[in-house]
Amino acid sequence: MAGIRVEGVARSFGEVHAVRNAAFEVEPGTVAGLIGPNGAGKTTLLLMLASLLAPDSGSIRIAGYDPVTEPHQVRRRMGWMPDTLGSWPTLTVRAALATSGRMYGMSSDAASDRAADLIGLVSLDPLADQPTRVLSRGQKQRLSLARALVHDPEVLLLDEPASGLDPAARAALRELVRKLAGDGKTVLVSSHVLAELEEMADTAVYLADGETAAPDDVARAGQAARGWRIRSLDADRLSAALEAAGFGAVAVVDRFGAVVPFASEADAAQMLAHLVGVGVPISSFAPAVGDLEHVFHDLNRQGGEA
Ligand SMILES: Nc1ncnc2c1ncn2[C@@H]1O[C@H](COP(=O)(O)OP(=O)(O)OP(=O)(O)O)[C@@H](O)[C@H]1O
Repeated sequence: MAGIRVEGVARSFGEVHAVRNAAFEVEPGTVAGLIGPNGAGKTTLLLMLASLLAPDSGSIRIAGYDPVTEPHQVRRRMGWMPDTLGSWPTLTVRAALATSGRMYGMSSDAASDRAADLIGLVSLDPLADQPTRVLSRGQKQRLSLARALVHDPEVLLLDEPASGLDPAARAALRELVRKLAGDGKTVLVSSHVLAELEEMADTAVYLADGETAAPDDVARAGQAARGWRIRSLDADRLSAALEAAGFGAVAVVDRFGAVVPFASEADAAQMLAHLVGVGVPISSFAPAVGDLEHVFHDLNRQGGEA
């Protein structure tokens, strides 16, 4: 299969079980978020997928190839954006990208053309002929992404790509990642900033304590009760209406409105209709956190209870 396939993968460093049991698939044309708290094993897992670290056990396929036994095939088809850019500080942005292209076997002309295209793609035009050491952290992130794309890979592995980016650059990154998936590429993006992944990812791989969550647990967590944030132009009327509807004890009211738990979207919709019906001027009614964050917190709760 093209895309990414991971089965029963584990990797320890001495006594530390960084990844205990990772299993998931990402189909071509899909952006998957790799989500987990600090120390969950995200970078260790990505390094194994990128053929830079051998697993102790389990099986990995990147675009159909095994990073352990076929690292060259994998590297030809996979782009890797590490969370810190180790680059050649004295080379210009253009030269760094052209050099990367040459390392993938491109002719000098093809590598220069590719460098020029990528500089435009990640909006580094004004800095193209500056040495990479003068770049800010966010600009280095963009160069790192461009480098990962040099050989037009089928599979992209991005480790915290948005860290250090300002809001405009984050939006541009999101758009670029969506476009790459639209072109049929498989993208795995790690982050612990869930809001950032929320708008970018089609699907998610949840990693906690070195283990990926089972699909059934993810589905169950997605259906669990969640908080909805309700805002009104008249906060007192909203509080009174929630109280009268029997939600006085569970609603959390603050200066941003009220957060009320509903077991399902249908229950939330019913309450919205009720509030509007009794004349509360509602200005906003939406889940208090995004889908990924909701599942993430619920999975962590299930883990804690186990
Ligand atoms: N080379 C190493 N030697 C020893 N322990 C390591 C090594 N690399 C990672 N670890 C440990 O493995 C665990 C997982 O680390 P990893 O960097 O994969 O987590 P992460 O999910 O990427 O974390 P973060 O979100 O903080 O970047 C941590 O406990 C870490 O200390």
